[in-house]
Amino acid sequence: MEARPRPAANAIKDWGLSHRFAGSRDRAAIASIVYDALRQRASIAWRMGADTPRALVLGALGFVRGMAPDAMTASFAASPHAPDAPTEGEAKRLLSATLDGAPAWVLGDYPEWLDRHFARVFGDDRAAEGAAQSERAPLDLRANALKGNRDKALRGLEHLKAAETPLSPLGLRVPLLSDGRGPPVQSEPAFLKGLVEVQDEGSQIAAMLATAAPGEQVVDYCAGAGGKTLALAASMANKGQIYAHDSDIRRLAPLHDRATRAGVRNLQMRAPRGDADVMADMEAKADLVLVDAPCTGTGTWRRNPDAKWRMRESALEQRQSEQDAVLAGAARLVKSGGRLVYITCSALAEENEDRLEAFRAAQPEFEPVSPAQAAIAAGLPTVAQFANTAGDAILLSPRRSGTDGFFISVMKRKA
Ligand SMILES: C[S@@+](CC[C@H](N)C(=O)[O-])C[C@H]1O[C@@H](n2cnc3c(N)ncnc32)[C@H](O)[C@@H]1O
Repeated sequence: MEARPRPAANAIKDWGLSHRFAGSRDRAAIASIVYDALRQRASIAWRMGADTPRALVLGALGFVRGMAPDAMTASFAASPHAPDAPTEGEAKRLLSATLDGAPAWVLGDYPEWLDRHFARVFGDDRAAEGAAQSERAPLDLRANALKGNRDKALRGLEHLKAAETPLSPLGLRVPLLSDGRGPPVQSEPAFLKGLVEVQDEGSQIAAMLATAAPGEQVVDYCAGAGGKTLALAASMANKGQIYAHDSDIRRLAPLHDRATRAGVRNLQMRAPRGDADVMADMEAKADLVLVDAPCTGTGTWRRNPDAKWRMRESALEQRQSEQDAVLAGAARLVKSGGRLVYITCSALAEENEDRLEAFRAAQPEFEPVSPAQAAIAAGLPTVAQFANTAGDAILLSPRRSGTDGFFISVMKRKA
């Protein structure tokens, strides 16, 4: 990854292809160590006194997994392809190095340049917020109301020890396997029959706050593969119409099969066709427009730990102009009295509060719905506690809500 910047998944796949002695279980185990190392890269490097691949791997085994240097020596001796045993100096660091005196970005395991951005949102909590973002993510599912309910889904997944999630009344959480990976739920009958979808609890909450209701005209303006489309559709009980729109037709492709499996029958998909305005017919017609905006994804670092180290300041700037564009494009579809819900999976104020400030200055007919009101309307009263500092939106994070990071603002167009 250092030699040639690219997503971790690609680098790991390439490594597997060129190291055929490693079987599929070995490759999976190695991938899991790589992800653990990337999640806590800065704090491991601080304690190991080096940022080399070897230091990071030994540190991941020692600090993340609690493996003692002696155990490493014994384990490494058992294979001709293993690394050399920890040296005396490495063993000493593994046993006694601390994070004393480390700055917030090391304690929180995020790039140094982002420190001032996180300070703006989280203040003195930023190291703890970052540390929570550096843990492994749970595997969350959403029970699909079109095919059953959560109790039925829990029974179908009892053998995986699925349990209720704390916040979403539709959520199930499946324990990870010992190597940090989730069990293959996509092969489970409950999944194949459409009883459950894979969806982080934070994403479920974001969709629920939009309160899509049976009979409404709903637009999911940045639908992508449709994670939120399916959640919105389930709460509409196949009554009314939901439009899944995306500027990139390829992103929508998986939604065809997903919607069929989920039993969704009121969905239309819309992607650009030449210069045509494919949403023109919905102008000022939608009861609800959801904008799940393209963003830096800082809220999903538990799942994509390589992304945090690859993120560049220029990407943050580029996302902001995209966010302004999607908000403007989506807002014109909202009918008077209708709702506009702006969502990002990032905590950064540049992508959230700042974008809404600019939007509302240009379009004052949109008023924020308070987090308390939005949470009650969605039947999620406890979610109101996650209001942002300004008190006009909801901010979820692994530390605040035990979910992926999400920013959610519900707005209403004046009647
Ligand atoms: C955060 S992702 C959507 C994830 C999806 N809603 C889900 O829950 O699975 C953002 C999406 O916005 C799309 N996008 C970017 N610019 C857009 C634009 N101008 N109009 C519509 N969609 C856009 C991207 O192609 C991407 O699929």
